[in-house]
Amino acid sequence: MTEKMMHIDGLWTRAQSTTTRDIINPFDQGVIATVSEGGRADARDAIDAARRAFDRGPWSRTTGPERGRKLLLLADLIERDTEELARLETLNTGKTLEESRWDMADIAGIFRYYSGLADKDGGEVIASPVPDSTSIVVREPVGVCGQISPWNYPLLQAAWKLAPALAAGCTVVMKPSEITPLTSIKVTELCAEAGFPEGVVNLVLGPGATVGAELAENPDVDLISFTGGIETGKTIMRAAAANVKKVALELGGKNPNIIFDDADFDTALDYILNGVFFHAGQICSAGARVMLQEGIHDRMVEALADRMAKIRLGDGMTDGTQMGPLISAAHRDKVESYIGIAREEGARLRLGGKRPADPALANGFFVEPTLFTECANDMRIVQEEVFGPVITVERFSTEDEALARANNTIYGLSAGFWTRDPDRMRRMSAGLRFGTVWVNDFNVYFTQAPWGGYKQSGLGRELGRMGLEEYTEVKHIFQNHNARPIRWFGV
Ligand SMILES: NC(=O)c1ccc[n+]([C@@H]2O[C@H](COP(=O)([O-])OP(=O)(O)OC[C@H]3O[C@@H](n4cnc5c(N)ncnc54)[C@H](O)[C@@H]3O)[C@@H](O)[C@H]2O)c1
Ligand SMILES: C[N+](C)(C)CC=O
Repeated sequence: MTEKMMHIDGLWTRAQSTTTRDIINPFDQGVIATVSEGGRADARDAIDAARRAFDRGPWSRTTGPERGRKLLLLADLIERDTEELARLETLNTGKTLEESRWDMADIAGIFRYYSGLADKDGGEVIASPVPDSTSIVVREPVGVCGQISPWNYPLLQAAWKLAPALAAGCTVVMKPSEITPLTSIKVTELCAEAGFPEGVVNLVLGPGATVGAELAENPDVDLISFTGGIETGKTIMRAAAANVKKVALELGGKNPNIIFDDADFDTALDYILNGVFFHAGQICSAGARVMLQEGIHDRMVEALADRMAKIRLGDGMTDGTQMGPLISAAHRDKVESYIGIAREEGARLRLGGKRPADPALANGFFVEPTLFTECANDMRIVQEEVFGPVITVERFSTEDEALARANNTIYGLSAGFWTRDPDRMRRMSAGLRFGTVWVNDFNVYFTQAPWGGYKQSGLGRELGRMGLEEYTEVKHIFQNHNARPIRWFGV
């Protein structure tokens, strides 16, 4: 199998150590590619290339309209190769092809959106209190950006970082998850085809502990943008603190989906399923904490169990599959250990909790859709991110109780609730301490609106205008048109 390589300073490059890694299909454990496995030295080369490209230009000094045109071309190339990208994503992650196709359409749209924003910022003129002066505020590219992404939405999460960074005029070193690099490699090829100058888009493959750590620590990186787990996020923050590097963090979530008695029952039921079982629950915003008001609790639990039992598990590449495998054996171990913890804590297992018996699924990292009821707010299965196809159900009686329970978490990524009462919609929207609140919906995100977490779910925002601002520095330029000595220190 031909080795897929890294991209440093405009060249396709093997790891200096010559180490490689096999990339595995989580549905059958087949090897789908072999890639270079970089290390710190490769990361340093990529950072140096990005530094030179930023400091010398031309990309960092191009006009907004020029940058916009290049991003638009990249969006067109992504659209041209969308089917190839979607297939790669499904082979590498196990998610259904339909989900991957949706992701790729979204990704092309992200590059289009930021191509449109690249020339929209005209700065700001300040009303200066000093006579005969001009005071303006401009935004400039922040510089060299390290961009570390996770395995669950490999290209989508990379695109949330790459598109605004390029629109702002930054240079980047991308580091995808070591287990899901294939679509990032493909998009780097498309960046080369689009003609981004050498050193602007660099790609280093390899583990977080070496390549990722170098990006977080290296003083030549001006901003580190990270999407991944909370503990890794803390490590990156500590590393970045050594040189007061700017940090953007998109971390985990434990997201309540609250169903009041007056909700539209069938729609809420449908969205509980959509909220959890896309990509087998491996979504930062998965609504795995289902909270049911006592009037509909029993009926909803029955309906959920019935619908969950019918979810079709299988190969993401096969038509009709509704849920694929987990990403790896190690991750399945983690999910299974949480199922064990929940049982020990006294949660009632209503459905699933085990691997499927179907021999056709035996080589995949599957866990059945799992439903726990009678869950208490302080159980670990309720408080910690499981990142698998597992729902916990908590019962509540009043709105105040629902709000207090929902907010009782270290996370603050997203929350949703279902009701027909307009006053409750207003009260709950104001009271929920989460970066995104869905009213009568769940798991909606789009390019135009900011995304990010309250509390320990992160720092900063991606997407929307704010997603572009993350990649800029603000400069105040003050010009005195009539400077005269003020003689403070005598004549
Ligand atoms: N908030 C969001 O928008 C969002 C989106 C997707 C995923 N996530 C979160 O991502 C997590 C799942 O992803 P994961 O398991 O890949 O996360 P992870 O933290 O294990 O890894 C994420 C990335 O960080 C790298 N990394 C690991 N250790 C590192 C270190 N010491 N220094 C620098 N980089 C390091 C990894 O190689 C990978 O590229 C979940 O917690 C999920 O909620 C959040
Ligand atoms: C942010 N999102 C929902 C696309 C992926 C989270 O894992």
